[in-house]
Amino acid sequence: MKQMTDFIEAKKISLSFSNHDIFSDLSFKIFKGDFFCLIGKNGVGKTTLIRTLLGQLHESSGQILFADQFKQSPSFGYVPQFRNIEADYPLSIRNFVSLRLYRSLRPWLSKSEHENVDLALKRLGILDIANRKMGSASGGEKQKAYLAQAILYDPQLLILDESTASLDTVSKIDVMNAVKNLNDKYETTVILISHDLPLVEKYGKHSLQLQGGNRYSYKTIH
Ligand SMILES: Nc1ncnc2c1ncn2[C@@H]1O[C@H](COP(=O)(O)OP(=O)(O)OP(=O)(O)O)[C@@H](O)[C@H]1O
Repeated sequence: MKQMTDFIEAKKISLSFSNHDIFSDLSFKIFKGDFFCLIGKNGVGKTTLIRTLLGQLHESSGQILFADQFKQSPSFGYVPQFRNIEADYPLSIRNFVSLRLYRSLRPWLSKSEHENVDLALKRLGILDIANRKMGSASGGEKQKAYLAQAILYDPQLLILDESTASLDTVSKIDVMNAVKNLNDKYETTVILISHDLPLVEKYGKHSLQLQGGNRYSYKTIH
């Protein structure tokens, strides 16, 4: 019989590369609406663990259970470290966010695509500055535009991979408050990969610290 879980559950999962155990016997849950923080030193296996959860690495053993609503693995939006955009970049914030939708030869967006863009801008709190040039926006506003792109298709998971690491303190708080709003108001399930422990303590609901091999600690924060 197929085993069920509420959202994502890892049961005794292990993975090694060339006989080196990256993680072993790791068990934890990610809940719907969770703010799940993944922490640990450089090279300990954070990205590898996320790729395993998303079904991108098939070398792992153990079980990963998903809620019934997922087809094979959860859909996700991914936001990496902040990539700056030159001051003379010509597109508005709205057009920059829309870029993600131009996948076909059709050079315009449908009404519902326009609505989706506006909804994503609204959810990130940048609808009122959507006509401003992306190049002249602050670091925090630009990163929120990247976040809006990541949530356009309403993913089941939003993965932030050191997304605030290179932002100044004001922009970092600005972006994290926008993410908290997505999590609080729209039940967006967030995975935050971070080295910033104060940030994890402030915003996280659960944390998983990888320490190598079978050593890890799982904690409820709030
Ligand atoms: N496809 C692969 N083949 C062999 N080794 C790999 C592969 N992918 C990752 N590794 C190794 O696995 C270990 C964990 O890498 P990973 O990128 O998951 O760490 P991380 O915790 O995300 O690091 P960082 O904080 O620097 O991003 C590293 O030693 C890395 O070199």
